[in-house]
Formats: sequence, structure tokens, C-alpha cells
Amino acid sequence: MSEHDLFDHISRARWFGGKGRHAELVRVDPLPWLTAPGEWPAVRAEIAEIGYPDDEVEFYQLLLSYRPAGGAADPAALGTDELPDLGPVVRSDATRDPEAMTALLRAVVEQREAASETATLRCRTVEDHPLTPALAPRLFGGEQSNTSVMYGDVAMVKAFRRLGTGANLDIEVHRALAGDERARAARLHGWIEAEWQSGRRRHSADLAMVVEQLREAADGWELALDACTAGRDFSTEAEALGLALRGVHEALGDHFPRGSVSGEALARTMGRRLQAAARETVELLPTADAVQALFDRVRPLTVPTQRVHGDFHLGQTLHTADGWKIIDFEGEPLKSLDERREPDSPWRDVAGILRSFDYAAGSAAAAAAAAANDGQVPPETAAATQRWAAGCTAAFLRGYGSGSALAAEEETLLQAYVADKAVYEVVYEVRNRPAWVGIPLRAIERLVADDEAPAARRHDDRRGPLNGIRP
Ligand SMILES: Nc1ncnc2c1ncn2[C@@H]1O[C@H](COP(=O)(O)OP(=O)(O)O)[C@@H](O)[C@H]1O
Ligand SMILES: O=P(O)(O)O[C@H]1O[C@H](CO)[C@@H](O[C@H]2O[C@H](CO)[C@@H](O)[C@H](O)[C@H]2O)[C@H](O)[C@H]1O
Repeated sequence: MSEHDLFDHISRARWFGGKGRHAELVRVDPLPWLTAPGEWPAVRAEIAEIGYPDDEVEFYQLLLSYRPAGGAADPAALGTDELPDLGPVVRSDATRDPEAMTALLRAVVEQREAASETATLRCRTVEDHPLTPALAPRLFGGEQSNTSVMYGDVAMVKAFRRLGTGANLDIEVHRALAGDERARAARLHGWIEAEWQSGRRRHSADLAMVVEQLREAADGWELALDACTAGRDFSTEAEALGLALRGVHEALGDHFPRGSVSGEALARTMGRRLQAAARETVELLPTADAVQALFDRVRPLTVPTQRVHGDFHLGQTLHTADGWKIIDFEGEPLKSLDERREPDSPWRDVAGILRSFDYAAGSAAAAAAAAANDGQVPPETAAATQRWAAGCTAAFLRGYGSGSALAAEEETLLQAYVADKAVYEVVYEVRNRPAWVGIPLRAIERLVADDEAPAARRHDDRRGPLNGIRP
């Protein structure tokens, strides 16, 4: 398989973060085998280093399986190769190769450790895990930033694609929250970590985690979208979700350092993100000054910070037999890994889910437009979906503990985070799903219009603000 073909495979993948930028494949470093010598398929991770013109580099994990060349045709095959230790082989995407994924789970269960001249690999489990190599693997097919494989109805392996150095955020959070009744997160069963030499530099990263497979898990986004499309009230679910996020925030606040950020610094950071986004997406230019005005309003505040989810939306929620569960604590895929680890305000997560209710409304309206003769959203549908999102917002905030109205500082901060999230979404959609970009763009227009309307908001200044914001 040529480097060109390999780069093509990487750059088309949903998990590739360099879309829209000029990128090149710098090198590929194979890690030690997860399988024993002589075992077929032979399975290992290989780390692709991707370089950008500004000297930035990113590392992506490829999980590959190899079989002797000349065997039966394999639908997951990516190409052929000649490897020093295996000879002529067919190379496949291991995540689409059940035998390879069984081998990976076996390596975890056996806590395999392996080393080559340039790399080491360690598989780890927690005590009392329920894993066995007999669990049948099944590739999880949804749109994802990483790649997940389900094992029976017991476990899920998530193979991280874009690797950061050091501990992976999702593993770090699942480990910290283990057994905390307030968070009720999925249990961590095991993980795979590696170190490797890339040129003259040494790197370390977590490659995969194995977590409890949540039973009867229904995707929060699909549930909400179905409800909105059918005109069904979702406020009971939204309120329960608010309560679930409150529990996760309380647990995260106690397990990770707390701090604070000045409103000045926050407004600057949001402003920089807006400028970068507007350089990439001209549609943001007409509203950029008004959005900046929303950010500027947080300048007088002091904002308490802590570890947060960082990319909280309905797709990060599962409704299970045991109520709402929150998953995927890796933060926004478009941010650098250092940025994602930074403490932030819990209001970022609240803003994320409010945007998500708006996305469900926008998506339901778009489906109605597609079905209409004139291709326009019927006015009554537009009004009904917006009312649905407003109902979800009020119920979520109630469940989160904000009462019936926000204090003025909360409202200011929340609006800034909502706008910041919508700006992020515009860039995300332009790069990944251009047909969706209208949803965040329309939301920005509405935010700006609401902000310019006099006395648009109602505040409750009788109580102290939640999450401790100080003017
Ligand atoms: N513990 C779990 N149990 C069952 N399904 C899960 C679990 N965690 C995630 N999923 C499913 O896998 C999907 C992707 O998981 P997620 O952690 O969001 O991955 P990614 O980082 O690739 O976005 C989720 O939308 C959900 O449907
Ligand atoms: O789940 P990821 O961490 O990969 O998050 C990224 O992709 C999301 C889309 O799958 C994107 O979410 C946006 O679209 C959702 C509907 O598909 C909507 O519910 C979210 O509110 C909206 O932000 C997310 O922003 C991105 O980081």
C-alpha cells in the first residue's frame, strides 16, 4: 500500500481533524504487536504523523491486521505489503475485522506488555473486570470522532484516533469518577497505553479504553429528534438530563482542580476563536461584531472553573435502563489537547446542550422543508420546533438547578458560551457536514437579534448565581 493510498485513507476518515487544511503524511511508526509471534491475523497499532505547513503535527492511530498474502479476499483489506517479520501480507482495517478485535481484547485481558527497539505497549485492566476473549466483537457504526467496537452486551472498546500525549481525557475522567454515585458514569474495565520514538522525539499516549457497555442505551440525539419531529414534549427527559449534568459537574468539581478565570481572559479567548472562524467562514462576518459584543459583556465577571465535559451535546447522552448517562469526556475535537484539559466554566456544558436542543429543532425543520412542495419550512413547523426547543431549555435549566429564571451574571455568561459554541459549530459543519451549517448560522442571527431587542430577558436577581459567578 503506497503512502499516497494510506494518506487518502486517513484524510477521508470522519476522525481526521485536518480537513480543510493542507496536510501531509510525515511518517508511520508501527507499535509492538498485540498478538503473539506466529498468530494470524497479526494485529498492531501504527501511528501516522501528520504535518501541517505551520510545523504543527498530529498523531493518528491506525489499527491494522495482517494476514498472509494470497488468502481469501477480505472486504476490510486496505492493500498489500511486504513486512520484514511477516513477509508478503494483506493489510486490513482491524476495527472491521472481528478476529483482529478478538485478539485485541485478549491482549487486554492478558495484560499483554510488549516492546520493540523503538516502542513499548502495555495493556491494563482494573480489578474485578468482566472481560473475556469469548465476547463477540461488533463494530459500532455511528458517526464518531473515534472508533468503537462492542463486545457482546458487556463491554465497549473505544480506539482513540487522534492521539494526545499523556493520559487520555476520557480514561482520566472515567477512572476518577469510578463509583461516584453523583456521576454514575460507565465503569472503566481496562485500557492500552504506548510509548514510541518518532524521529528524535519520544511520545506516550493511551490508545484505547475498555468500558462497561451501558444496557438498553438509546442515543439522546435520536430520542430528542424523534420527539421534536413528532411534536412530542421532551421536557421530562430534558429536566432529568439537567439533573444528571448537575451530578457530573459536582463529581468533576471534587475530583479535579478548581480555579477561576477573569471575564477579560474569557472574552479574549472567545474573540480569538471568533476571528479565526470568520477568516475560514465568511458567512460569520456580518454578525461578528454583534457576537463580539456578547463576549465583551462577560469582561467584568470572575468565573469559577473546574474540569467539565467540554463538548456536551445530545449525542453525548445515552438514555439507559438506569436513567441518563453522560459519555465521551474528551472535549471538542477541534481544540488542541492541552486546551481541552484546561478547567472551564460548567456553563460551557449547559450551553452545549441548549445548542443541541436547537439543532434538533433545526434538523426537524429541515426535514419538513425537504418534504414540502416549495422546499420551505412551513411557518407553523418553524414556530412549533422553536417552541419545543424553548421548552427543553427551560426544563433542562430547572433540572440543572437554575430555578425558573437565571441571575443576570448567569444569563450573560450562558449567552456568551452559547454564541461561542455556535461559532465552533459553524467551523465544524463547514469542515465536516456543509449541508448543516445553516443551523448554527441561523442560531447566531437569532442570538444577535435577541440581544439587540430591548428587555428581551427576565432575570431573577434575588438569589446568588449558580456555579458561583461573581460580578
Ligand atoms: N458505555 C457505553 N455503552 C454503550 N454504548 C456506548 C457507550 N459509550 C458510547 N456508546 C455509544 O457509542 C457512541 C460513540 O461514543 P463516544 O464516546 O461519543 O465516541 P466518540 O469519541 O467517537 O464520539 C455513542 O454515541 C453511543 O451510542
Ligand atoms: O461527538 P463529537 O465529539 O464527535 O462532536 C462533534 O460532532 C458533533 C456531531 O456529531 C457536533 O455536534 C453538533 O451536531 C449535533 C447533531 O449531530 C448537535 O446535537 C450538537 O449540538 C452540535 O454541536 C459537535 O459539535 C462536534 O464537536
